[in-house]
Amino acid sequence: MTVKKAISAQQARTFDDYTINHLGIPSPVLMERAALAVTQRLTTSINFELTNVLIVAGSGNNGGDGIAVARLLHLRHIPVTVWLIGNLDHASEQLTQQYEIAKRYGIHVTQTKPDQLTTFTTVVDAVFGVGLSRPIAGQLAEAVQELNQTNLPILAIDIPSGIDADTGQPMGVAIQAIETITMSYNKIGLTTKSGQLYAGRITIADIGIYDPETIERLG
Ligand SMILES: NC(=O)C1=CN([C@@H]2O[C@H](COP(=O)(O)OP(=O)(O)OC[C@H]3O[C@@H](n4cnc5c(N)ncnc54)[C@H](O)[C@@H]3O)[C@@H](O)[C@H]2O)[C@H](O)CC1
Ligand SMILES: [K+]
Repeated sequence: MTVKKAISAQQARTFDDYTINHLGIPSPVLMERAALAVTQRLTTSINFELTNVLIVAGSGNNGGDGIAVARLLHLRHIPVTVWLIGNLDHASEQLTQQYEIAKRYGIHVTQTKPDQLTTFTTVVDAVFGVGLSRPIAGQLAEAVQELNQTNLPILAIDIPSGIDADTGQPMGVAIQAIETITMSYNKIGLTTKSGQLYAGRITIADIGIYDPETIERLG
């Protein structure tokens, strides 16, 4: 079995873009496959008690993944709340789309911090993925620290929020996850000691995004 390489944030974006804009796989399809993989991990890993799940979503496609996970859990009658921590004014198109869909399902989505974070049994970190571009500050940083202080098991989507995908270093603050499910390929930052400390157990989800060279070799 060939061990797949680890890739950079730029490669992740390039492979995503190639899959969507050259091969023609719609971005929502990739997001749904990511959400299915995260839900599968949540429902099979011994680390996550699903009595009351909190999804913390940023304003980009990492957040979109998280809201799609909320929908899949909701359909399994798992109690789930989405804390939309990102700024909706800067939301990506897919975040907005997932948000509108979640509301139609009657899923509890709130933009204010839930009162008692410790009433939740599992947290899904969908704040930032490979789009993190500067240190986390202000209310976002406070929220990350508060989530860490709950000592609740956290599953990070793609990358523990706050971790630089290329260096593994925390940018200001970072989510301390018990597990991380990263899309398509491991990330270079998650092969470093720092990255592994924040990521916990790493699983790689095949969601249909591959290095263009891999696709061209198939032909
Ligand atoms: N391409 C696809 O369809 C798929 C993407 N996946 C997931 O998408 C994320 C990458 O999403 P992106 O929208 O590029 O960025 P993020 O969601 O990681 O970041 C959100 C947004 O936040 C802004 N930002 C960056 N740094 C900061 C900061 N320090 N403070 C505040 N705001 C910040 C910036 O504008 C970003 O755009 C990827 O990780 C996957 O989770 C699917 O999984 C696969 C398909
Ligand atoms: K994340």
